[in-house]
Amino acid sequence: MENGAAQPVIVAIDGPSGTGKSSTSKAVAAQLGLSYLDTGAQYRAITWWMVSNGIDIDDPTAIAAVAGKPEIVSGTDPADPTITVDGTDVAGPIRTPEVTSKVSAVSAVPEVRARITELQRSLAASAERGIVVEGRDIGTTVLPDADLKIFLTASAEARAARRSGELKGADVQSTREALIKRDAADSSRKTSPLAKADDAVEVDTTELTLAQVIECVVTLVGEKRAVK
Ligand SMILES: Nc1ncnc2c1ncn2[C@@H]1O[C@H](COP(=O)(O)OP(=O)(O)O)[C@@H](O)[C@H]1O
Ligand SMILES: Nc1ccn([C@H]2C[C@H](O)[C@@H](COP(=O)(O)OP(=O)(O)O)O2)c(=O)n1
Repeated sequence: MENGAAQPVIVAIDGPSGTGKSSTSKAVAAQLGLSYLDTGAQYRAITWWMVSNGIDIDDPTAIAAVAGKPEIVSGTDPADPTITVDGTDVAGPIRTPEVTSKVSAVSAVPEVRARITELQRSLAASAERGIVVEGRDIGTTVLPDADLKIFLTASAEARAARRSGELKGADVQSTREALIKRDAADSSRKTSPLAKADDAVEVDTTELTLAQVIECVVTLVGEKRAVK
């Protein structure tokens, strides 16, 4: 179509922890004037609520029974992404080691995924200019008709070094082990595991700077828009 640039564009960016999904997605969305959604933050938010309300994380039935209770709201401006649970700003609390260690168990529960997937689809549908959505199952399950699907990878060493740089003073070796453990849990769950969609473009970011990854994705979006 001639005026393809005016069409909303949906970009799905998936991959394991520390591959650069959040940084890349935010920058691409800001550069192209699109909305941005961090779906990991939504799973972290529901996990924070479960922990705060004393729900037994080892009991999927207990988690499923209350999965519909918390109201999770995501602000999708890439310059100021926000996340609230029942009106409380949880941007800080959802990044604690406790939530990080429990999020894989909570996000494996099908009722939790159904609830969060519905929120994600409705945010994507209402993004007027389009949206960059990042997570683990966006290209495979949440938005299988996305205009562009990217799957980011990087070596476990690079990912651990990036993450421990963020968590000031964190030991690289234990960060690496925790990442590998979470990847294994996220990739092996029955419902909507971490996986590359068949039609996703895989980008190995191990040897790339963040700026190079952003440029690569912006170029790919431009190519998709040109043929839309
Ligand atoms: N290509 C890259 N090279 C070096 N550091 C990077 C690169 N991409 C991201 N980072 C840094 O790695 C850390 C994790 O990135 P993030 O975007 O949060 O990854 P993810 O969302 O996949 O977990 C951040 O501190 C980010 O600045
Ligand atoms: N689409 C998604 C996004 C995240 N999750 C789950 C699994 C992940 O380990 C957690 C946290 O995701 P998040 O993107 O915040 O994790 P990192 O920033 O990579 O450490 O949420 C998911 O199951 N599906």
